[in-house]
Amino acid sequence: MCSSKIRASLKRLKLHVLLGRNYSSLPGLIGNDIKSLHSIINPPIAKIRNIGIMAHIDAGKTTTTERILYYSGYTRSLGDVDDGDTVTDFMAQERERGITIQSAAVTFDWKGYRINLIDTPGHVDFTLEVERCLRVLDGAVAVFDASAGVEAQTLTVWRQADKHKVPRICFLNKMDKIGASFNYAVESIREKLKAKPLLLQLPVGEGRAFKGVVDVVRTEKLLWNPNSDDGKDFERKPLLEMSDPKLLKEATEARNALIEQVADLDDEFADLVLGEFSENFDLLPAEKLQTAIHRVTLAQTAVPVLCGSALKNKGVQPLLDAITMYLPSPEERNYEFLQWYKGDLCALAFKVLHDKQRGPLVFMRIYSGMLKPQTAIHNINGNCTERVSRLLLPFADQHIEIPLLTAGNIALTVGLKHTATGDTIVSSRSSALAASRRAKREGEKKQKENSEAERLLLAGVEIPEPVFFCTIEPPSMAKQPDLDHALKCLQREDPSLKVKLDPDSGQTVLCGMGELHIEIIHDRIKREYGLETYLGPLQVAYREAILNSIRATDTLDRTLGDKRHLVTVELEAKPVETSSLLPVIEYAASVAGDLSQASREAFENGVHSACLQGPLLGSPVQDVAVTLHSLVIHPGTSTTMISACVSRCLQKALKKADKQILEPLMNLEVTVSREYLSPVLADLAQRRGNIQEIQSRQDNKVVIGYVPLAEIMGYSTVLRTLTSGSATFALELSNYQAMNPQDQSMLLSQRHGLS
Ligand SMILES: Nc1nc2c(ncn2[C@@H]2O[C@H](COP(=O)(O)OP(=O)(O)OP(=O)(O)O)[C@@H](O)[C@H]2O)c(=O)[nH]1
Repeated sequence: MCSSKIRASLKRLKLHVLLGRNYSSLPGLIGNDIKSLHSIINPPIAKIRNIGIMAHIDAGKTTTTERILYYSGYTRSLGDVDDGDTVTDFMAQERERGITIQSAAVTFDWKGYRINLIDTPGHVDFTLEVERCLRVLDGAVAVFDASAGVEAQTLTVWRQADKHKVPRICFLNKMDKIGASFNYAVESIREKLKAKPLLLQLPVGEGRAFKGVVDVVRTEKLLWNPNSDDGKDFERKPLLEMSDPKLLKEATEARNALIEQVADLDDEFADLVLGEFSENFDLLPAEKLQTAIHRVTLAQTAVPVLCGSALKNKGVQPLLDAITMYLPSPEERNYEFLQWYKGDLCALAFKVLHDKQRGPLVFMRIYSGMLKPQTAIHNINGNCTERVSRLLLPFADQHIEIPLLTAGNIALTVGLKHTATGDTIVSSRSSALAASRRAKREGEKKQKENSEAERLLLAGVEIPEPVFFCTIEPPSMAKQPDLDHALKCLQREDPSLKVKLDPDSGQTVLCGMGELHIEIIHDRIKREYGLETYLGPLQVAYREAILNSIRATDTLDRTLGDKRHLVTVELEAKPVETSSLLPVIEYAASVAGDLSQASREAFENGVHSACLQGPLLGSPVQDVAVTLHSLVIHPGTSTTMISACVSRCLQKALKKADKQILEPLMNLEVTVSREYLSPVLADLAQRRGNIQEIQSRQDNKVVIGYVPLAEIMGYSTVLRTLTSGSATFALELSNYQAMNPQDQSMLLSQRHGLS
């Protein structure tokens, strides 16, 4: 591109401050050293890294991200989560609570690489956010608290990353903390995550004595200047026999072990090592080892491990180097569906944010083709065509307007009114059809029966069923439409939030993933939509199940206007083990052949609506199969009447059956110092807790077990009181389990106002 064109295009680059945080400029983007506009906006794909940071709550993801942004030159001062002024935690609640709720995408450069980094939340209430982001990443950094090793939430996100086959590197953070142990943390990665750690670094000192790291690959030491207050000043020196005999010995042993480990996992490297360097590993060039580590990381047969202290500004620059060196570029990931698009646009909308001025902002990962502003795109899920009005590069709460973006990048679009989280975006309907034809030709055998659109959808994120609910009321009836609007916007952003109407009271009901989730939604409605709402008491989402088979018959005979609707249905409900809220629907041989498609659909709708409200508590019914034995329809009867009759008949059957209530059972992990173990265990016993194991973790005890969700509401306050604030806990839904008869009758009496 000629320089005048570059200048002209640069003028078009505008800086937009969308949510009120100010930065004077973006060094590297509008600086003097710009070589080519194209490489700034659309760097070569081999130089792009789409990376997530994931971990247990409080492991230091946000602090690490802040350091990364600072060292890469995009912020001028170091943010601090404890002071509430970090870039990625830009929502007001995050600043106040010091936790990350919404993932923010941040784009920056490091040594010629473009890094798109997504900061993901650590709290279990927001695991959907993590999963949604993992879906669009090519690699991830798992951050650990080096004094705690693998914690409960790390396991969850690690499993999620396994599911999406995301290559990872591990960063053992908090090496400065008293109790930090490199060996302990590495062991826990090996044992709990069943991963093979590749030790690319060793710490120089631990706890208060932590000074820097040894680069095992290059046998060099990196020491941070203790007088530097931002950690920019550090020196890298080769380890020498004269000055560092002990460290050199340790590093050499670690390097030899690393070489053997990598050779075991990578044949190409094994050939090289055995051929040229079998006599002396010291002669093996670092670059050859790094290339092999990159391959092994990509193959996910092992994980590189680095260490440092984000808070004390040590070890973050080598982490950035490792991200560019070992994690894959978009083209190294093998996305099967790309072949169908042949270079046409294919993107995934992975997050929607609502901006008051600009409306919905949609984050997209572009897999193939390019995205331009002022163009139409086709949404396969919504089967609609929409217009992208503007295209932005996301920089935390700032966004830079750009003229186009190519494959491998993460973009932020303005103007899409219907696109929701998880939608697949292509350039046009005809492009979707062409891709569908190719997919069909290339033998997508198992999906042959699916519709055209389904074949092309990028695998979405499974949305877990909410476990908590409560009513929400606007300050006055006149404000109900405003509340409905706010909830609609929030749902598009956050598919794990469900909103429904209570059919009896007519109240709006919020269903969420946890106490914090609902609290945050309540807060956001107030702050972002200016509505003071009232929440009813938080309730557990129970389910119901039947214990025996029951047959029922029902007839509906109604005349509406001059039309008679008459239908008689006979069906059977029986228990099955699916652990699912979706009823299994079957047709007896006697009716299967005679039913029209419309009657089948009407029957299924009736079954689904009856299963939404069980007879005991009005909770959804799980594990049920429904068989249609007979359906007699008078000519002219509407499908709505058929559904109504089926629903009434099934409810009759459910009422007659023996029934039980199922309650959500949570996996619980409490980390507590020894002195407080007894009161914690005694308290859990009173909460119907079932303790499976008590492990030792450094000076702490880790209590692992199950506890019913109903018993653990408000547990953070109780635990704080019991342990003087020294314990932490993590909760995760395990499954729904049958309540014992005593607990069930107590719950029923409470609900029906008998006690
Ligand atoms: N000692 C020590 N403390 C750290 C380090 N990194 C972070 N912290 C502290 O740990 C706490 C949590 O840090 P965050 O960066 O908010 O952790 P996070 O993982 O982003 O937390 P969530 O967003 O809530 O999941 C804060 O009090 C930090 O100051 C570190 O390297 N050493």
